[in-house]
Amino acid sequence: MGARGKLAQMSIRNVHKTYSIQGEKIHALKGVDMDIEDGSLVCIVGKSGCGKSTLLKLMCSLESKDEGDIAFGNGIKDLPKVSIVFQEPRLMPWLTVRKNIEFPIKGKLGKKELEKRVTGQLEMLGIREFENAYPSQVSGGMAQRVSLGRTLCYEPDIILMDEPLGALDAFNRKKLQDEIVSIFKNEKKTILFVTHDVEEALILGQKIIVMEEGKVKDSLDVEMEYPRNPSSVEFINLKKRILSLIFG
Ligand SMILES: Nc1ncnc2c1ncn2[C@@H]1O[C@H](COP(=O)(O)OP(=O)(O)OP(=O)(O)O)[C@@H](O)[C@H]1O
Repeated sequence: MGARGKLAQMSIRNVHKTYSIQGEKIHALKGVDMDIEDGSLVCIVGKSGCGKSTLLKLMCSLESKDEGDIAFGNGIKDLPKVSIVFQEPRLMPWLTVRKNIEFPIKGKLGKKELEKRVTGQLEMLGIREFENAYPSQVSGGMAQRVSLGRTLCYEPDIILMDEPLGALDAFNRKKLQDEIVSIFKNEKKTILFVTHDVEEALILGQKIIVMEEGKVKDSLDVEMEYPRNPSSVEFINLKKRILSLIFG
């Protein structure tokens, strides 16, 4: 158990969210309840439109909820730092890779400390040799690494990831999945990862939450050791179980 203890880092109770399009109400979240443990990697899966992205947006205050509670019970006084990574890297095209990564902490650290932190991220993500390139000069996989580096540089307590690997080819996707597992293991972050891909959820998650029509349908603990083997019987059986929860 870490210094902060094994408290529920995030506790979500009866959260509702309704959007309105030309007078028509869309009930995106219909009473979501979930607990996210401190230092856990949790994946959220479910059919398109079930409310996964909406939930992440509420967690980092990009949207406001209509009803319910989102509480952080991490044993530290201040609110935790929450950061989100989207499917598209959302980099600033006029800044180099290094400048994009340092952007959220620029002015908050001394020059040397800033340089050290950014260099550490560039090295960890294998993009040091591209530090002076602009976003238009790097591949999609590298751009997503830059986006991840920018998030990690900010040293958030909680990282929300909304389909961050969804636009990548199979090779880069696999590589970044491995990197996310090692970031999780080495940096002991709390990560909430939304994906359409059940196999990806099983490669990454310690817990998989299945959502359906704006609610949590089920939640499964995944006990398999990392790195996970998609050909193992346990993996295949869990995959079948989750697919049948999603598609019936
Ligand atoms: N800004 C918005 N305005 C109106 N309706 C919205 C808005 N954002 C989401 N919705 C609606 O809310 C519902 C939930 O959307 P959300 O994006 O959270 O689902 P999702 O599970 O993340 O879907 P996907 O897997 O396709 O990304 C959908 O019916 C969607 O059309």
